[in-house]
Amino acid sequence: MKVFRGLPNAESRAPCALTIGNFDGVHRGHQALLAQVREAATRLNLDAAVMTFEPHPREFFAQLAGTPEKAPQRIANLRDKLQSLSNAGVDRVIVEHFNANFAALSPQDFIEKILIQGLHVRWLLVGEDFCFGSRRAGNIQTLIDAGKQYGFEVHTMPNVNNEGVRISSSAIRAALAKTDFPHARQLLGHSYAISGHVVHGKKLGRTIGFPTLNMRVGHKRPALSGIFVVQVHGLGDSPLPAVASLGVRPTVDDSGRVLLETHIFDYSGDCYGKLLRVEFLKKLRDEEKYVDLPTLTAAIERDAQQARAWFKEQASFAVSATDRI
Ligand SMILES: Cc1cc2nc3c(=O)[nH]c(=O)nc-3n(C[C@H](O)[C@H](O)[C@H](O)COP(=O)(O)O)c2cc1C
Ligand SMILES: Nc1ncnc2c1ncn2[C@@H]1O[C@H](COP(=O)(O)OP(=O)(O)OP(=O)(O)O)[C@@H](O)[C@H]1O
Repeated sequence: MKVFRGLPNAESRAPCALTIGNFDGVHRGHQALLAQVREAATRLNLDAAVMTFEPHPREFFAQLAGTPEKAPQRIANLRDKLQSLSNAGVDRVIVEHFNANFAALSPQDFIEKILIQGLHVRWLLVGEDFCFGSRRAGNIQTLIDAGKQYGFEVHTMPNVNNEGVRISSSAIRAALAKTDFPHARQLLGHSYAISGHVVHGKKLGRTIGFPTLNMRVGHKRPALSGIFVVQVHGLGDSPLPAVASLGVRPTVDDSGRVLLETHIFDYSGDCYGKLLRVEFLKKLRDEEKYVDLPTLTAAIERDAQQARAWFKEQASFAVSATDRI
């Protein structure tokens, strides 16, 4: 899969079957839509292409209004989004920088400059509620009219529902806010996880008996925060049980930068630079600002005990379920 920051250069503008959206989380609704794009691209001998935005448009408008706290919380970082799009068979992703110039494009300019000249669209699939262009003035009918004029097909995607409710990134954010991981999993089609490269931290963890592998989250408002039971994928054949903190670490850091820190039980390998995936299983508590390191260490000890107990309980459930077979 090729990834373009902004419109592709002239020689990379192969005609495409396209869809457009934020694709935060690449949930089951997105996956169904992407499968149709893939199918049309193969049938019509086109590239399967996705145009997505960074930052999220609502994040841009929240910043502009001076209310960054109103930006949507992010389910996935860009790496995870691109990985999911690649898994769905997408050939090309255009990551469009959503800024004031882009937001000001009229529907007509969006069609001519982006869809026609920039992307050579031949087949387009969008959701039934799709609006675009300055003040969201363009809609499906605008696209259908433009398709007749410029020669591209326009299709709409019927809603994909879960138990009668449309699956959406917002619904997943709400499930994660309640740390309802089973519901998030149902909507996503897979369990909730964050992946990233392991980076160097303050190296304080090892001095308090809890070495952690640190990953940058890549955005300021993750859909989750707190202390969690997790398992880590990417260090061998099976996932490793662990406990993790996702947040700003108010006791030891005042930069406001969000980090995912994971302590893997009974593990002492070197993980720096590795690409790992941390899967969230259960929330233990919110992050706290402790008065000193010994108090923080005592809290982490309690977290680790609870997480170990949780894994033990799951294992005994699994054994008793096997006994019943
Ligand atoms: C299970 C767990 C719980 C944690 N809870 C908190 C917390 O409530 N407040 C906080 O400021 N930091 C918390 N942390 C983060 C620690 O401050 C951090 O891991 C420690 O300072 C080591 O940082 P380092 O990896 O950069 O050396 C937690 C870390 C873990 C692994
Ligand atoms: N459940 C769904 N069924 C069908 N199409 C969907 C579904 N959810 C999203 N889409 C379509 O996928 C494309 C990308 O969606 P996008 O990520 O922008 O919205 P979303 O998932 O509804 O998120 P949000 O809740 O943040 O609005 C859009 O064309 C959208 O209409």
